[in-house]
Amino acid sequence: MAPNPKVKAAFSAMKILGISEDKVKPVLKKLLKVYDKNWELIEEENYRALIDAIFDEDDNKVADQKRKSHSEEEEEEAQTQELQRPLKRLKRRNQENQSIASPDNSNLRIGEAALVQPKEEEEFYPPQAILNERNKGKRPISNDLNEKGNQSRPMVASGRPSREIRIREANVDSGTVHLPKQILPVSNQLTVKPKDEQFTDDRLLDEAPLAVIHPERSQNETSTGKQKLGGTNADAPTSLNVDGDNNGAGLQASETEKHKKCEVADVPMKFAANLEIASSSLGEVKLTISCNSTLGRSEFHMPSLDEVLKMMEDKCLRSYKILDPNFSVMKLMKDMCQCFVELGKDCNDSGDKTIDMGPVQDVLHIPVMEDACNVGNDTANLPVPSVTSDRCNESAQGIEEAISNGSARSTESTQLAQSEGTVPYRLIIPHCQATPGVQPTPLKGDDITNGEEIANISWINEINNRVPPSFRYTPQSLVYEGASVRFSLAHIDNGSCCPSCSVNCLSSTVPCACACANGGEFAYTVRGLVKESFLEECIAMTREPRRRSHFHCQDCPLVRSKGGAPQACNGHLKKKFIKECWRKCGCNRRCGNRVVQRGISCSLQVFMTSEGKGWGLRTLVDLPKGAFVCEYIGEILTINEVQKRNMNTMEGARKTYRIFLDSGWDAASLKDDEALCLDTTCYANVARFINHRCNDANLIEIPVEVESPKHHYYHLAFFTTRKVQALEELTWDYGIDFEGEDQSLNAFQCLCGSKICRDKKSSGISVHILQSCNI
Ligand SMILES: C[S@@+](CC[C@H](N)C(=O)[O-])C[C@H]1O[C@@H](n2cnc3c(N)ncnc32)[C@H](O)[C@@H]1O
Repeated sequence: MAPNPKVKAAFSAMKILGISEDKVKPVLKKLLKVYDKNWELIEEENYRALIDAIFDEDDNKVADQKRKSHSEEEEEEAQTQELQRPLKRLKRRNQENQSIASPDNSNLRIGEAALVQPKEEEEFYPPQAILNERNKGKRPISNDLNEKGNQSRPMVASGRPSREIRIREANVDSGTVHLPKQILPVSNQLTVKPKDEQFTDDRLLDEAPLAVIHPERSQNETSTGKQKLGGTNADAPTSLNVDGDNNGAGLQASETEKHKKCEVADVPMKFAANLEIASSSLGEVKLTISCNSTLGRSEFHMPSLDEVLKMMEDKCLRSYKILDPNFSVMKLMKDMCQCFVELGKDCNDSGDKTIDMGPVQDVLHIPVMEDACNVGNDTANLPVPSVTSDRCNESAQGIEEAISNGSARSTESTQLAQSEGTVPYRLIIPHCQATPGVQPTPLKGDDITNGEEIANISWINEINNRVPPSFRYTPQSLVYEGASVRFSLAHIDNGSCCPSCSVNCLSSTVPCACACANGGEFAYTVRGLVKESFLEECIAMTREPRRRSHFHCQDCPLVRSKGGAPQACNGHLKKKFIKECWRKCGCNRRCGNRVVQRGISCSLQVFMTSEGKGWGLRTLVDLPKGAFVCEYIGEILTINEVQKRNMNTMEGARKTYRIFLDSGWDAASLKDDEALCLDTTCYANVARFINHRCNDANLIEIPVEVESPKHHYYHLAFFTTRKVQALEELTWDYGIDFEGEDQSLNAFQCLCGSKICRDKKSSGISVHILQSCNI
């Protein structure tokens, strides 16, 4: 019988990507079965489903092989199954009470318990969820970028491989293997028309999660939560049965002296673990999972929370097919507590509450501070609420004592956590509770990212009545017309990737090619922090004049664009690059050498500064030294485009924030389309709010190579230079020479407050630009 032409076409398309027929065949077979032979879905977006399924299969195989070769590990696996059941059960309960995700739920939001329906009997992917993903890709692509009518040319997405990037098409060019195209996330009207000539180029591969189910709150859940927490008898103890197996009868409510307003729903499970949710009328929520060790083996030892979380996350990624590399069980738990609090509030949104998550060991415990933090009705002159305010502290402490009854918390436990090498989290989140006599809260918003980031980033203004400036939030940089940002696996030679690695490069004893590119060892620790020595080197190269050195281009694109004489280059500060693993590497998406590409994972807030610097960015959690905070994201422009925009009077009148990507410029001549700049004026992420601080800023920007060994384009990532406490403003040194030639261009009167502030003038013209600020 003649081979099916569709099968043949699929084989050919995969062959172009270097995937053999043998590998394709079994996966295709399964896919046909799952899709009920609907070829349209398989062929769509140039066989995206097939490509993803093949990668997925590969990942599973590696994991399976590893598992099989270690029989001991199998046993541990069995134990984990036991540990995992309560969560599975919770999940099942969610799923029973809700319909499968609607196509509108396009963002992976862990806060919405983005668990994929497990198909334990079948290794393969749930077709419904894939369909949802597919449908997103089908949304119309338009050139509707224009917010104010001054940006009408098409752009394409660049850079960071992320969940939003879609594979579009595989193209063949002479001698080059082309990767499928990508398009922008389809959200918030920011849709992008692919430019043909740019899309004929190579594009990065997709890291999109194939399947995410966003459970909607079921009627049952919502009413249960509200009834219990927000009912008329506000002081009455509250409990919630979280078991899906009608074990409510087994609910044990405990009430002690200290526990006056707090009750625990202890839900015995049939298996080895119990799940408890405790809540009080004050809005505290505590989630406890306890395991029955008697069902375990006699040699049972208590694993560390980190170990359990890691194993659980691996399991979620593997078994539940959650493909978001940022997925974190801890976050899931926090979000669950958060949902509980939110479901329980039954008032107008009129109060900010401070919620202290405590150190990581106690992260599921959320005491809510009293209204003492929300004082005053004059929005032009509101005090900044602080977790260190006495009343707040007292309140938190009281609640803390009541709830945890002496469990490890507070400063000592935070210190303990730090000394033990765990990261303590103190999370301050808005909470609503109307209290008579307390005035409305400051201006605030839940999420400045419009759902574009995995975690919400709230904003708050307690100083005046300004709201944040209008700009389009984008979690990844956008390539503006003409900028040369093209990625191709064919351009990554074997010396620039580690194809023979597997799983996690950081656990290998022999440094791989990516480690070598970082100077023989990885830049990151296993905790995902930049290593002390690497970080100190980067800091010294930026801060210490004697350690600074510059590239002097023979033919500087900046000088060229201004029509200046060759040789007139002022020099570009040399920086150390971090090289992350990427698609051509053999490791998986959770490899420890992939940090920046996973995006923002800490809790941040945009706030109005009290010193007159305008908006700023702060952390809501304590951050250890070397932690990745965010990337500088914007439009990627050519220098020529920058010049054009500068000449445009309309543009000139706007505040413009630009940074040249010149850390990789060297003596070799750069073409015009390779001299690039990041412009955050119209499209940006939260980094656009980071203010400047002279010399001793708590962030440093480090260039990071992800997709391409060519350094004319790279990611610019911010890492902490020291431990940063919750609520501290995050700052970086723009590198402005306040006394020198930047004065006229970049000067604003510096209000950084640093003892070593470089701005010696007492008054300054406030020109809001960063352009020409060569970092
Ligand atoms: C990238 S933006 C930072 C966000 C900005 N504050 C806002 O409200 O959008 C840079 C601008 O912030 C202000 N700024 C940043 N750091 C400052 C500082 N140390 N002192 C005074 N103003 C500062 C200046 O107006 C500067 O042009």
